[in-house]
Amino acid sequence: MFARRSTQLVRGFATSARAPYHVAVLGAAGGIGQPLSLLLKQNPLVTKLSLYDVRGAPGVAADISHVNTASEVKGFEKDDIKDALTGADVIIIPAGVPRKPGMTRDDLFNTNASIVQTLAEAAATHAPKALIGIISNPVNSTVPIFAETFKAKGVYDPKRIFGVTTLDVVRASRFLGEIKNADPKDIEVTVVGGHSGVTIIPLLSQTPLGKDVKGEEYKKIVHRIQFGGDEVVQAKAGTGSATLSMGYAGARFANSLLRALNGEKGVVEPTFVDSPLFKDQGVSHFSSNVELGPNGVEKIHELGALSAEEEELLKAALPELQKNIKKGVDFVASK
Ligand SMILES: NC(=O)C1=CN([C@@H]2O[C@H](COP(=O)(O)OP(=O)(O)OC[C@H]3O[C@@H](n4cnc5c(N)ncnc54)[C@H](O)[C@@H]3O)[C@@H](O)[C@H]2O)C=CC1
Ligand SMILES: O=C([O-])CC(=O)C(=O)O
Repeated sequence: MFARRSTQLVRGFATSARAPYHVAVLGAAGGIGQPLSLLLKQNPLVTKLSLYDVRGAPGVAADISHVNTASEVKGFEKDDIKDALTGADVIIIPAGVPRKPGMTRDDLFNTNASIVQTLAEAAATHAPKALIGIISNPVNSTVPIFAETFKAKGVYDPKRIFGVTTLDVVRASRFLGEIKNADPKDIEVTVVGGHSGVTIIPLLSQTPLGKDVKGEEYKKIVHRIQFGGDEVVQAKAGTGSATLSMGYAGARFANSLLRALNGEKGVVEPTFVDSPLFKDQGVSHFSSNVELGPNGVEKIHELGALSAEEEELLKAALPELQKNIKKGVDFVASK
């Protein structure tokens, strides 16, 4: 289902000692939530799917529940979040408003910060041990909001909270495949940093097909990876942002968490986590390749050798990341 990772899914499942995992999706009736939930219904590692939204989730759940795979699907809305979260092993969160043309992801902060904080409080109360993937934008700020809320509730475990940056990785592989006339399934590009504009840093020099991309072509593909979200926002002309590709990317990330929970070794995804890599420069969260395990983060990989261009991209990203993270931390402190 997820390019080269699909055989690993089958392998992970075949060797499974304990397969039944309960996944909760918060924001399940939205543009991302619906295709994401549909893909999760097809995942053999999921046996229970709880779909929560402030509105509409019971209808989405009734619809998806007719798909003939073994998992049980239930919908929850309004105040029913406790029942949706209790017992969840994995929680994926695409709740919140999307962009319209002319907006940055940061422009979503005022609306989405309080939505994410409310959901973080519920998760801290009802499922503090779950592995949690946050899709809601701006990811560079919503992940720190989640972390600070968990700290305030005394249940913070930095290994269990993830910002989902998988769409950047998916795009990088697709866009490089396009210019190289190659199948994206054979191309993995590590993308590090954060999830907005200049904070998105593709490490093309570390990819066989990427390292000889130079000059104008290099500038163009880096820009396309950094601002791929804008392409979709423009094309949707006011009706939203990426939903289907994000549903795919979110399902791939959830699958990686589930494979790791299921005991598979060597599952690696770039994801935005509480990270030591740039803490000395005031950046508490950073996305890099992360090895996943049954308790979440197993090992945070270093960035490896960077080209001169990538060093420049990193230099531009760090102050922006610091600002975005501080905004999230300050938001929770001000409550
Ligand atoms: N991390 C990433 O790579 C990406 C992130 N996004 C972000 O994902 C978010 C969702 O996007 P879409 O699905 O397109 O938006 P949407 O508006 O279609 O769906 C959002 C859903 O969240 C629900 N919701 C609002 N408040 C809620 C709450 N307190 N609890 C539960 N559900 C709540 C809404 O009822 C709606 O069904 C946006 O913030 C968007 O910017 C979008 C694409 C990629
Ligand atoms: O661009 C947006 O607002 C949605 C998003 O995060 C993406 O598509 O990468």
